[in-house]
Amino acid sequence: MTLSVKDLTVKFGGRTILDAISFDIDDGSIIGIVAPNGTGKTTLFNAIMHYIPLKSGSVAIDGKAYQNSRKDILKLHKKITFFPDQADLYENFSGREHIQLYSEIWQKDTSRVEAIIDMLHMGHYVDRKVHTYSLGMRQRLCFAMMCAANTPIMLMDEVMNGLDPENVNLVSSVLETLRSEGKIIMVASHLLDNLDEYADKVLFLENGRFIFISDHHEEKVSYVKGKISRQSYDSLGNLPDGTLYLDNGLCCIPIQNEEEAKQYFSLLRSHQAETTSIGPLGTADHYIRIYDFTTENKE
Ligand SMILES: Nc1ncnc2c1ncn2[C@@H]1O[C@H](COP(=O)(O)OP(=O)(O)OP(=O)(O)O)[C@@H](O)[C@H]1O
Repeated sequence: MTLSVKDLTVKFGGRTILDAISFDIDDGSIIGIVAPNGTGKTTLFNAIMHYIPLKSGSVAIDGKAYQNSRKDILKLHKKITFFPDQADLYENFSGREHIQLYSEIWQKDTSRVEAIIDMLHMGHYVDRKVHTYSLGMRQRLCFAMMCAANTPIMLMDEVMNGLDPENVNLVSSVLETLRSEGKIIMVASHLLDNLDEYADKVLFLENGRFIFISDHHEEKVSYVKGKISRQSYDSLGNLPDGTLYLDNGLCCIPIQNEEEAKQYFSLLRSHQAETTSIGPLGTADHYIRIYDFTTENKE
C-alpha cells in the first residue's frame, strides 16, 4: 500500500500553511513530522483526513485519489485513522467501552479487545469511567482505540503527550510492532530523541514545505560532539569543513576515522567540553540547526 500526497496546499485567511506538499509513503514505515508549534503538522493531518475540504492537491491510496464527497471520505476513513482528541472521549463510558466501540465500527470484531488492553497494560483501570483517568491514562486509551480500529494508515498527532518515560517506551515498541505488520504511520511529535528510536525518516516542516528529511536508513556522517561555551569554541582553531556550533552550545565536529575521533575528543575535553559523545546528528541536533537562525557553521 502507498499513501501519496500530491501538491497539497492549505491556506487560512490568505496565509499559506501548506505549500504544494508532495510525498509518498509505503507500507511498513514510520514517518516523523517535526516543526515548532503552529507550523502546520496538525493541518497536514486534517487535510489528509479531508477534515479540511481539499481545494488544491490530492490524497491517494494505491493510486486512487479521494475527493471531498461524503462517499469518498467515508471510504478514506476506513483506511486512515487520526489519533483521537482526548476532549472527544466519553467521560461516562469506560476505557473498555471505547476500545470495543472502535473495534466494532472499524473491524466489526471485538475479539482483539482483551489483547490490546493487555498489550498497553491498561487492565487495572480500563473498566473505570474515563472521568477518573489521568492525562497519561487517557492518552494510552486514545492509542488503544487506534490499535482497535487497526486501519492500514495511522496518523498520530502528539501520541506521546502526557506519557511517562515507561509508557513512552511501551507505545514506541507497539509502534514498531504495528510497522512490522505493514502499517503506514505518521507521527507528529515534539519528543525528538524518541523519534530517533523508531522513525524510518523524519521530515522537517517550515514555511509550508518539508525543508529537510533525515533518513535513518542512510549512512550518516559521524561527529564528535560536546557542549562548550562560545568563547571556547572560538579558540579551538582550525576545524574540518562541516563543523557546526549549534545555538544550544553543542559543537559537532565531523570525523572520518577513529584517529580523528580521538583527536577532536581530546580537543573538546581540553576546552572543558561537557557531555561529549560520538555519533551522527540526531533529530534534536537537526532541529536546533534548522529552526534556530542564530546557528553558525564554522568555515
Ligand atoms: N481552522 C483554522 N483556521 C484558521 N487558522 C488555523 C486553523 N487551524 C490551524 N490554523 C493555523 O494554522 C497554523 C498551523 O496550525 P497547526 O495546528 O497545524 O500547527 P502544528 O504544527 O500542529 O502546531 P502544534 O505543535 O502547536 O500542535 C497555526 O498558525 C494555526 O493558528
